[in-house]
Amino acid sequence: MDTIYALSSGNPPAGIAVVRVSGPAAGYALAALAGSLPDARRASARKLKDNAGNILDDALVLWLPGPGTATGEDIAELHLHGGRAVVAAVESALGEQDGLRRANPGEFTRRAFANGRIDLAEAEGLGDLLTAETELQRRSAMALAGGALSRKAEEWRETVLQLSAQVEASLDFSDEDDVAALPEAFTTRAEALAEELSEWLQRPRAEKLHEGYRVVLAGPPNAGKSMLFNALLDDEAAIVAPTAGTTRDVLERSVSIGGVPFSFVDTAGLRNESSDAIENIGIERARKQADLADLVLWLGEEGHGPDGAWEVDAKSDTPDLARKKAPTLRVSALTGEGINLLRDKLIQQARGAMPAPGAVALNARQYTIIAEARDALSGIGGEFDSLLIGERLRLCRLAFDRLLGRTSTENMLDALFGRFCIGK
Ligand SMILES: Nc1nc2c(ncn2[C@@H]2O[C@H](COP(=O)(O)OP(=O)(O)OP(=O)(O)O)[C@@H](O)[C@H]2O)c(=O)[nH]1
Ligand SMILES: [K+]
Ligand SMILES: [Mg+2]
Repeated sequence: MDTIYALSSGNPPAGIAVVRVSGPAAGYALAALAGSLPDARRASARKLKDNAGNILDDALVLWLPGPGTATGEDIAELHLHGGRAVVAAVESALGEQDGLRRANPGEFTRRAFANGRIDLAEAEGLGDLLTAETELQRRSAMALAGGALSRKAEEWRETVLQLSAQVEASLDFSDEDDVAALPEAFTTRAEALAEELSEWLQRPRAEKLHEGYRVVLAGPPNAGKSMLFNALLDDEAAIVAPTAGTTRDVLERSVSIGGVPFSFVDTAGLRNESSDAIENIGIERARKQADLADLVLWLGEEGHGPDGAWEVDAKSDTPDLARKKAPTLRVSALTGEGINLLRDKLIQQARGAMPAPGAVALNARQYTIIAEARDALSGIGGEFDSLLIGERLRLCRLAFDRLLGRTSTENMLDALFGRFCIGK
């Protein structure tokens, strides 16, 4: 097994740079650089030297013998002055040592997984935590990384094992494969588990959390879509002009408002026929966007927007326009009237469609697996063949094993850990 090393803190220059070394030769490497092996689990100040005895840096070093470490292996941590050349010199001195090489992306975490320090769902949570940009994303990732789903999966797995035992027991007392004698409690319990899994499957998904709540601004040309888009983003992202047909393509921006991830989409003004081929393409795209939206803000004539759209009475500072009778909102992107209120309403609406703060949101992999387990269980009470019942329970248990990564393919692990950064 190679010993790996990498800069685990951000890009230099920085105040401090943390280089991590993990593997069987970590202690040897640390002793070589620091002169001797420092006390375990205590921060020690050491001068790091290369083979020729040149001082590389005054560093704070940590010696963490395995297996009770993040990776489950021996770990050395070097807290260096965060200069580019300092880091390069120390990395080069490490690279010269036998059995040491640079870590691949996510390799520390992958070793933690391989050594049973974390399971697959927790590893996924760590990956999410690294990419979290909003408060809602952070809290959900923390829950996953902290084992909230893993504990559930263990509990479900245990229930399935007990159900299997009940089937076995009922078989022992009859000579036939027929298990009509299965206790009623079996069916009740199996169906309750299927029910619980269904409930998890209905929760808002992790994708929503990553992509953001999608708000599409739509309406006729010159309705003020682009100006409102800019006002909501608080950024001059879109071109605003008095010419009808200014926006021709779809413009999309992600932003966090009130800790909630949003994706705002500005579109070309909708009119029935335009003589301009390019504008027509933009209009077609705008219609498609409205279909993909979580919410459409409709800036056009009342009642003409798509189903479920919010009627926005834009340009409220211009008194001469025909006012909507009962607009959800009256706003002016020019004066700012109503913008904060609109933002608040959007936050409220989006929160309802997002995972609850701190709740685990299933990603595509987890969703598929839990759906398989649920399908294997539902209707199991109507089954009378003990072999089929046993098979359904087996499928269910295998699904939970996969959820936790007890059975996982190299390809799948490559894909997961490959999205981590180097040094994690
Ligand atoms: N008075 C006032 N003018 C506005 C307001 N919002 C937009 N306008 C003006 O209305 C015109 C059209 O605004 P845009 O934001 O480009 O309208 P749009 O709906 O994006 O137009 P297209 O992209 O062409 O479909 C511009 O001249 C803006 O300055 C507003 O709240 N008040
Ligand atoms: K315009
Ligand atoms: Mg526009």
